[in-house]
Amino acid sequence: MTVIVTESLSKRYPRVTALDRLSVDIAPGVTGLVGANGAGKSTLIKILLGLAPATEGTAHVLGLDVTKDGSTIRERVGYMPEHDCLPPDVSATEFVVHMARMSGLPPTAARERTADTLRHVGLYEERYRPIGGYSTGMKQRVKLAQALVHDPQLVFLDEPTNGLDPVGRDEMLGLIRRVHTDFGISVLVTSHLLGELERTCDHVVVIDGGKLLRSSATDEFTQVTTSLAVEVTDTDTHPDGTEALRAALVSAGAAVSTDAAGAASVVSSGHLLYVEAPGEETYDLVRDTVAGLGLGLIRMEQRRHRIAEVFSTADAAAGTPATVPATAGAPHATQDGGAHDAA
Ligand SMILES: Nc1ncnc2c1ncn2[C@@H]1O[C@H](COP(=O)(O)OP(=O)(O)OP(=O)(O)O)[C@@H](O)[C@H]1O
Repeated sequence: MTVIVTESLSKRYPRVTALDRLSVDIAPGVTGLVGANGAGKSTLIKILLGLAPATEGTAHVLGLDVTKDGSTIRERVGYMPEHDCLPPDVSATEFVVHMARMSGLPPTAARERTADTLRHVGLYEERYRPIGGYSTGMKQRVKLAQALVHDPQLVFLDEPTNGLDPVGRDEMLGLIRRVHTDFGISVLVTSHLLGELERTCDHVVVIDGGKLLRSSATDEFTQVTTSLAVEVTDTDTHPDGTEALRAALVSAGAAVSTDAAGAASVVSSGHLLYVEAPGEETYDLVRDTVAGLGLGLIRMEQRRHRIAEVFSTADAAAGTPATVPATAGAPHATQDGGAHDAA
């Protein structure tokens, strides 16, 4: 039993191959679709919904052919688009009822399902306020609710954690998991962060430059080296909190670093520090160092390496036939800056 099958699916635009002979076979459950920006995730979703034609290859969703059965697919599949597309002047209730009616639910059922769905996504209290005053997290929940309101068998969630802070991300990931456990709805969720999908998904599909890099059960990913992303506040004593923490960790890090090459294991990127975390003691070290400096800890979360690094390591270890293109994980030279997103 599969919910999505594609065979040698390609989508070529005049200057870009967005999908390149992609063959995947996705079972019921929660599946993550991971790829850098421009990897082809949104393109795949549009083809699977029957909204954009493929250049070649075939795709079936819930056993239905995307070229012939697009409208039936859209009745049975919910879709949460990536970008903010909500009308600011109406309330969550009005909007979600409207979407329920658009999917064919009669008025009473639409109202009941809307109330249930908004309660499920945690928006019950605010449901009569205009969406324009909502936080990003609340807007993402409205988008999730409208994807679920017609009780689909499958939902496509395009970057649902985009723009959320760490707490908001965790809450959204928990909600997504419950969409499957509470309602039995299968989920295809995209992200450019492998780490967050690993926690949520049964299965992860990784694409890069429109090609399949890897498709496997989540627990097969867990052996991969991890690093910690740490973000701290600045204080009067430490006007550059990130640098203060970096320096303190580097001096303490000599003791904890197990880096085989003996290289410094703390690198800084903007306001984020990436700390190699071979074991749990690194978490304690970071926490204690942050506290010792009197900084505020904004986030400390497990991070994966860039997808290309993860998969070149994982593939070598697992001996899978997936190949890693030389450009894997690199920003797409051909990316058009997102102008297509409005389409
Ligand atoms: N309508 C279009 N016309 C031309 N090129 C397009 C169009 N839609 C997408 N592309 C290109 O196809 C490639 C894949 O885009 P896609 O939106 O599927 O990527 P993505 O993985 O969803 O990334 P993002 O999260 O940034 O949207 C990109 O190089 C993009 O510029």
